[in-house]
Amino acid sequence: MSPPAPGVWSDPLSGYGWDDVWAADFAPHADAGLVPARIVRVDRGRCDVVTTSSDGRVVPSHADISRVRVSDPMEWACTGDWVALDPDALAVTAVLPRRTAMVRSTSSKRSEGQVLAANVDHVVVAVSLAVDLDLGRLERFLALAWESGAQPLVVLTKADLAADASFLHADAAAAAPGVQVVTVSATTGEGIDVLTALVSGGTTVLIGSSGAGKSTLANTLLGTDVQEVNHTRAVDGKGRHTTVTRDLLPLPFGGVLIDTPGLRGVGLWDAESGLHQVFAEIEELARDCRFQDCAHTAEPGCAVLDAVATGDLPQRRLDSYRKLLRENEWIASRSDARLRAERQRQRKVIQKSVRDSGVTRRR
Ligand SMILES: Nc1nc2c(ncn2[C@@H]2O[C@H](COP(=O)(O)OP(=O)(O)OP(=O)(O)O)[C@@H](O)[C@H]2O)c(=O)[nH]1
Ligand SMILES: [Zn+2]
Repeated sequence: MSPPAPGVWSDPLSGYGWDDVWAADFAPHADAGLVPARIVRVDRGRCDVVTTSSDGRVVPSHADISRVRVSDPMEWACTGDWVALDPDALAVTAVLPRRTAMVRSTSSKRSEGQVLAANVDHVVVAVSLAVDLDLGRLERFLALAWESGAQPLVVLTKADLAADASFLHADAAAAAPGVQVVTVSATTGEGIDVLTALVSGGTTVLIGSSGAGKSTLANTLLGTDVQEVNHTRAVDGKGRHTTVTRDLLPLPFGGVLIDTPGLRGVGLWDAESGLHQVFAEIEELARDCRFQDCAHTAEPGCAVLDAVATGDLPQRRLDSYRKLLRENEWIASRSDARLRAERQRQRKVIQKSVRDSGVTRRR
């Protein structure tokens, strides 16, 4: 990172996304003698953070997060969170309210949400042009991206391997209303400048199918310099710190890239409002249906079916919309069922303890 121009005030953490709004949120913590830090990685009760040293440099640190441990996994501190750090105790004492959150369902027995990355501005959905375009899968990734609260961005990769990139671009754009679609090639450098400009300044995550070219994109965006910086940061004032993580790294042109394991191919998790955004044009059409609760299957006066009949709305879009809504409902009902089962289990425990105490009394 280049130093700020003389005379121009710049917070050292601005390269990590710190801004005046965060500073305002942080004010009470600053008054309490705490310093701001951003979580780079969480690992079993501790986290790697970036923070500022007393002489105003950005430094890595390792902090305890047990004080901010809560029962709801959605509230657990995660990569991308801005936190208040007690610099003497090296402990996180508060997590600033998140602007956005990428959530996935946990793979544990209990179906719950878990935040994988917080305070993300751009979600790049990487799609390879070297294989057949799977628009349904793109729509699923987009639902997840919208659901986070961040702005999705579709990046069509490996343009050098596609004969008809412009047709594919049009197909992808039709499946992504309100989303910019950029065609890139890491091999030829095509589109990289456009992508760089779009993600500069904010926090970006990359998602997409395996082999879509995410690692290659990450390397291209980060440049070798930054990765070397990351390797040399292995020593900090507190001793040798051997973990070299790529989880959250500053981009050379401003902004931050979060590349957390497990985040890249996340499944749908209760993304109903995200789905409404992915299929915004269908929602728009539905306002003109005669019946407010129109299911767009065979109802008279259905504006959605009319649009399919005239060719304005591809049948594939409607089918995909229905399929993803059904899938989402299933996930939602499954999580409710798990919650119900959990409550029932707790009730049984309570009933048993009541019974047991009753037995004790009768003795
Ligand atoms: N020709 C060409 N190949 C590319 C391009 N970008 C990536 N690749 C190749 O595509 C393959 C997959 O790329 P990765 O970057 O590993 O894909 P990924 O999305 O990170 O894959 P996962 O780690 O499995 O999630 C690699 O062999 C890359 O070299 C490109 O622009 N052009
Ligand atoms: Zn309808």
